[in-house]
Parts: sequence; structure tokens; C-alpha cells
Amino acid sequence: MAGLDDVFGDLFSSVDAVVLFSPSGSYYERVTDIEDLDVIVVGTENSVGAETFVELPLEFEEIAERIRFGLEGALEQDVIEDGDELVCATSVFSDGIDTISRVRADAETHTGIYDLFAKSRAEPEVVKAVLELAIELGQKGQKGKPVGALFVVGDAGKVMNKSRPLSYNPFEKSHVHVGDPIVNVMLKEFSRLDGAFVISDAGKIVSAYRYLEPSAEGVDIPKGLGARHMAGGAITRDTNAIAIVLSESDGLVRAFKGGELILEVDPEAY
Ligand SMILES: Nc1ncnc2c1ncn2[C@@H]1O[C@H](COP(=O)(O)OP(=O)(O)OP(=O)(O)O)[C@@H](O)[C@H]1O
Ligand SMILES: [Mn+2]
Repeated sequence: MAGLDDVFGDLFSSVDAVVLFSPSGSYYERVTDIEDLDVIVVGTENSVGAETFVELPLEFEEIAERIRFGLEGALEQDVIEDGDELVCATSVFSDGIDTISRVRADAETHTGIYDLFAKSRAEPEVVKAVLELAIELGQKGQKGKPVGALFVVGDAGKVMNKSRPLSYNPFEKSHVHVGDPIVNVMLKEFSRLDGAFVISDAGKIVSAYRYLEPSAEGVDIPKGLGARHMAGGAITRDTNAIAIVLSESDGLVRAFKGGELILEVDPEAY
């Protein structure tokens, strides 16, 4: 008679490391007691004082995202290597760890999502709020029609210096922040109009209707993307901003950083 170990034991054979997502102190200690086992802790803070720690800017709700982000960070920090076999332990249904996934580290599936959040000037929550807004706008469009939008996030002073107004700035004297539901409605409304939104590191809407005039020198973005994407990509080379672009023509949301396309998501997949 086979036991559960015969069936599920494979999950644990020839594992290179165990990745614990936000473990409790006692859980962490029990796992580190196992001989010859590399243990990596991933979480928003290193509350267990782990030797090897990868910081998450957010607790991703979606487990696949949480794991992908954690592993991308671990690869980035060289605490795991391409091809490593990993056991990832995380919580889905309770406060404690209740779910195990066996995952193979794959440097090629690098999405850039770690860089986007963890290595940007803007606050992770701000980056997340803008990304979510762009995805939502991509799903619904504006009054049923597909809509495009360009958000430039972070390093706003420099971005303002490399752009000019296309019209009067409706956010001129306001102190409103992205992520606020009312502000998101305004941003969606204004997305029908031309130009870019400029957002500060802390999420303040600095301006709408900006025409970006970055130098396009050394910018390498995929062929076939138009002026909005070129301007969005180029401003991130000229400044320390990131750009999140919703395409009106193909419906995809793209993020640029350092003049490069680093993330491409289909809003319909969310
Ligand atoms: N330099 C720029 N700064 C700010 N906004 C711009 C700039 N260039 C273009 N846009 C905006 O992008 C809109 C679409 O332009 P275009 O079709 O060339 O871009 P695109 O990259 O093909 O985007 P889409 O995929 O949405 O069509 C323009 O109507 C304008 O609002
Ligand atoms: Mn176009």
C-alpha cells in the first residue's frame, strides 16, 4: 500500500533550497534545524532575522505572483541560481504556512516585476496603484471604447523639465494622490485626452496633459510601438522615472524603466 509520502514525497526530493514566505519565528527555526538545507525567507520584513532574506514591497494576494516576485528577487540577489529546484512554502488560507509549491527557478521567465517595484524611485505602493489603474482601464476602456494612457511615475521635477503642457493642468493646485478611488475616476476621465500624467515618488498627481520631450537617443523599444510608447520609454532613460503605458491599439499594459521595456501584461488575463 502506498502512503501519502510515496505520492507527495517527490515534492521534496533533490531540492536546492526551501523558500519560506513570511514564516513565523518557530516555523523558521524548525526548518533551519534541518541539516544541509538552504533556507530563504521572503516577506515584506525580515521579522525572523533570517540570514538570507528577499524583501517583497507588497504581500501579493495572488500566490503565483507572490512566488514569481520572490524568486525573481532571489535570482536578482544571487541567493538562488537558474535551474534550482525550490520548495516554496506560503500561506493561502490561514495566517500560517499551509501551502507548498515546487518551482524551478527560471532566469528566462524574468518579468522585470521585481526591478519595477523594488528598484524604482517611486514608492512600491504608488507603482502598484498605477499599474492596477492601467490594468483596470485596459479591461473596461472608457465608455466601452478602448483607451490609451501614459503614466510617468517618480522623479517628477525632472520629468516636468523635460515636458511641456498641452493644455491647462487640472491638477495644478490640488494635492491628490493616485490610489484614491475618486482620483482614479478623474484619471480615467482625463485619459481620453492627449499627453501624459506625471506622478511624484509619493503618488501625488503633479500634472495631466504633458507632452514629453525626452531625448530618444539610446532608447531601444520594440519596433511597431508608436509615439506614446517611444515617449514613455525614452523619458525613463532621461530621468529616474518609470513609465506605465496602456496601448489603445493592442490593449496591453507595458512598463518601461531605464529606457527599456521590462513588463508587458494583458489586462484581460487579470
Ligand atoms: N511625446 C508624447 N508625450 C505625451 N503623449 C504623447 C506623446 N506622443 C504621443 N502621445 C500620446 O499618445 C497618443 C497616441 O499616439 P500614437 O498612436 O503614436 O502612440 P502609440 O505608441 O501607437 O500608442 P497606442 O498603442 O495607444 O496607439 C497621442 O494621441 C498622444 O496623446
Ligand atoms: Mn498608435
